[in-house]
Amino acid sequence: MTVRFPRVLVVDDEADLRELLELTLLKMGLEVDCAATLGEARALLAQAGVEYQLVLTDMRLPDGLGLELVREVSASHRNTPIAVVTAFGSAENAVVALKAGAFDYISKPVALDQLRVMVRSALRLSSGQPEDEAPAAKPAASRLRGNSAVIEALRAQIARLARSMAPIAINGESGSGKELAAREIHAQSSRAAKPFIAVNCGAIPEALMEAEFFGYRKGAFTGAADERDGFFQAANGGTLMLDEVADLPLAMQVKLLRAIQERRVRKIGATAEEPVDVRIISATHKNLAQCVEQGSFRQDLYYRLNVIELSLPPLRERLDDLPVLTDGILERLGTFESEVRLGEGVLDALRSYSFPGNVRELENILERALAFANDGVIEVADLALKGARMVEATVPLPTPTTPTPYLAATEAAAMRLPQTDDGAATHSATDLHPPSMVTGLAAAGAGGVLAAAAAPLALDSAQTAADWPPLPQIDVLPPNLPDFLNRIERELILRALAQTQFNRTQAAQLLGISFRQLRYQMQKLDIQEPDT
Ligand SMILES: Nc1ncnc2c1ncn2[C@@H]1O[C@H](COP(=O)(O)OP(=O)(O)OP(=O)(O)O)[C@@H](O)[C@H]1O
Repeated sequence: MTVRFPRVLVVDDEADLRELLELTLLKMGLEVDCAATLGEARALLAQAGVEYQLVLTDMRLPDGLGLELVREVSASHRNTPIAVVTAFGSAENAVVALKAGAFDYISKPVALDQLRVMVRSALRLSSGQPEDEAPAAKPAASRLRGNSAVIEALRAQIARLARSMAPIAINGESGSGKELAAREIHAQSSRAAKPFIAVNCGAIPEALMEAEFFGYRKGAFTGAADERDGFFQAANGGTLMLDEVADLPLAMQVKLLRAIQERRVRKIGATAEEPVDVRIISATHKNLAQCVEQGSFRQDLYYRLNVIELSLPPLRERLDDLPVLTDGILERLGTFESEVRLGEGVLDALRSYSFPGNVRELENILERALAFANDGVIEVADLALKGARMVEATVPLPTPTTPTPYLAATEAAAMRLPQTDDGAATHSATDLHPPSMVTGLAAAGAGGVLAAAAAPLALDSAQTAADWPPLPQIDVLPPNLPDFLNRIERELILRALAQTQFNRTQAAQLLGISFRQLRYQMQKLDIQEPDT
């Protein structure tokens, strides 16, 4: 029996580079064919009985553009990943090639370590099996539930996108499933056996960002007692999701762009860079193009991240999915002995609701409703939909030194820790840093809280600070400002939670912050949901 090694086609008119690529691939144990022109490449691709596991092409060839080959191979050799070699600094070419269907790119001068990483990843793709892994089990059913046409189309798009390295920008309202979609892309990709790391860019204090993303060496700054990896190293070989990417400060955007372009990062305090192989997926509920226009987001980073766009529709535009979504949630809420059901008219009542917090809000509503339900049957009244839509804030702000009875009760109650969605890792500053450092800096970043403290909870976000009521009278200066501010912040968050019966989606809306920011602050301030 003849053993067949994976076969690669190298297309380049520069003899030196072609030879370097060929030698490197041969050393990896691959069979290699070479072509110097588009015509030669086409002839080799057309050979009967020959299938390439990877095509690697230069962009400029004597008889045309490598881009043509990208289009042809993507259209007629669907199982053959094609990657392009781009000129140094030509970010534009790379983006164009990825949009045209290339699975990845590598820039000149070709770094051999990066080339090997890319080739291995391509081979995993064409064999349909993660490297170093036992044959993958049959892919699990999609986590994205729904039968509407728009969700079916989304699932098909995800299946296609999972086969490439192209950066994806996911947009959609809060709670519409952006992170779930990102996880799905990762799970269906050749990177599935490697980590998926979701980072909430809006929740990391600016002073910690570089350390969080790139890591640091021991002694790099006060408090750096040990060497730590950053998010990039943690996601190596896998996928890094930049959630709420619009919230990245401009200075960090520059560093991130560099890391994405170079595929290398440098830990704080290190002299050398290290290569990282990470697929980037970004998400935001903001209009990123508008952020670019307004100058709060760099155009070059936008261009880099936004190679392929994926849009998550709001739940109110796909209400046909309600039955299957509620079934899934009820299944999760029920136990072996006691199943949870919907009473008569409940689906209709849900259908008439607008779900500003989308699927997450649906989950919250059903979870809360179950607490009021008899024998596991949720009735229309249990949904409290009317209350959920009304946002009122008439309770006066207590003085910061006297906790409200609710606060005391909450503190005393047996608590349940806030969960990450899906039970999976959503990393925050506290994962990688000594708590003291995180707390101190995070508290220092809470400067806006005092001003917010004076505002009614349901303040129209369009109002400016000048329209807000005056700050509360504080006669004695607090001996520890960060602790004092934390206390006020905690009080306000608890108040918003109390008003919304602990519906975190609505509480976040009341406070004008994202769900994830609220969840982060709740963890930081140790606010836990009372047992129901
Ligand atoms: N199509 C879906 N099928 C099943 N569950 C879903 C679906 N869409 C969203 N969810 C669930 O809704 C919740 C919110 O989803 P997710 O965290 O992915 O939203 P998001 O858009 O990333 O939110 P945010 O904007 O706050 O970051 C999760 O528990 C997720 O599992």
